[in-house]
Amino acid sequence: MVKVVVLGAAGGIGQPLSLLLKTNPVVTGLSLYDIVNAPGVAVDLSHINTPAKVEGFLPPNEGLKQALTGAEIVVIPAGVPRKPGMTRDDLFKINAGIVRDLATGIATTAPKAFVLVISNPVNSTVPIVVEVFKKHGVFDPKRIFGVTTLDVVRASTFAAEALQEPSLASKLVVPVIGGHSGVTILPIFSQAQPPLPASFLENKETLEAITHRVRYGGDEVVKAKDGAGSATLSMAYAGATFVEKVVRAVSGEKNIVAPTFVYLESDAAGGAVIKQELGTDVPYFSVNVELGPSGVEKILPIGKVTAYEKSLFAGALSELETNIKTGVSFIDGAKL
Ligand SMILES: NC(=O)C1=CN([C@@H]2O[C@H](COP(=O)(O)OP(=O)(O)OC[C@H]3O[C@@H](n4cnc5c(N)ncnc54)[C@H](O)[C@@H]3O)[C@@H](O)[C@H]2O)C=CC1
Ligand SMILES: O=C([O-])CC(=O)C(=O)O
Repeated sequence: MVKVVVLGAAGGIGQPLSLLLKTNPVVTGLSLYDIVNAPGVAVDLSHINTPAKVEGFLPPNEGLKQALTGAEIVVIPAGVPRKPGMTRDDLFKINAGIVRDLATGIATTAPKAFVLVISNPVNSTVPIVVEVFKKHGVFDPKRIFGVTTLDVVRASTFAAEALQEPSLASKLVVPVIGGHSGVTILPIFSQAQPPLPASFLENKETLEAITHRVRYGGDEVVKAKDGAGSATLSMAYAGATFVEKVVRAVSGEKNIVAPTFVYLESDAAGGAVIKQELGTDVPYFSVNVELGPSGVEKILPIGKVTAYEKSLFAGALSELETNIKTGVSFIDGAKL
């Protein structure tokens, strides 16, 4: 029995994500919470003939508490999306408070749950969740994840497209490390599995163009939606993929590797190795991690990168440090 809670379940991401979770037989309980329409979405989904029991909750009458009771996995896509001309950081003003309040609810009602943060700006909202959990004395670095799966999904798609091999997209895995915004997104095409041809990796123009496309893939969608929001369907797919990996790991399956934005301060899990590789003390980074029944079992090393990939690290790290500080200082000193 795995109970998954979606906070922000009536939104552009929340609805298709909840649909994908409902259709996945590994999910046996689905609890939906939003400030609007969550009970309606829940009743709609509850008619689908799969095992998951679906319930929906609104804020009054301790709806958040009820939604979170018994939660094992909590996914947070609550918050406002971008409009053209905005950066993810522009969302901080509104989303920081939303994420803080939801994190407080989780810390008090389901402190052992795995928390998967989708709400932007991820580079700052994950530190907010961590600081809230620290304040409540329930922080476990193995259980809080920033969802960066969409960057990895995009990297495979765009590389397969550039190679004119559509069937490669679902087989290709390209590590994407760093953070989840613009220059902090670092696709490592040299480590793709199966390996990409030298003609691709050694063509500077192709490589720069595709790296840029992965870094700014979110903007491509924001522009195309023209004021109606940002990526929702591809994000729901990416989010559901990540949730499934967590569920399988929790259920005891071995060798499950997922990319995610994690706290590096837990040396036992391998965070110190990443800091050594980066040559800096950055407290969070998105990398591949091995998942197990208690969450992040091992943070996997970045490994060998090319000179071009390495040349992008400095810009990513300085932006990331700023984003992380913004999140931490939002909670530091605040009364919760
Ligand atoms: N991590 C990633 O890769 C991605 C992250 N995002 C981010 O996900 C977030 C959500 O995007 P969309 O679903 O498109 O937005 P949306 O506006 O369609 O949906 C957001 C939902 O959150 C709900 N909400 C607002 N305040 C809430 C609260 N206090 N408690 C519970 N629910 C609340 C709203 O009622 C709405 O239903 C945005 O911040 C967006 O930037 C979007 C795409 C990719
Ligand atoms: O671009 C945005 O605002 C939404 C997002 O994070 C993405 O699509 O990667």
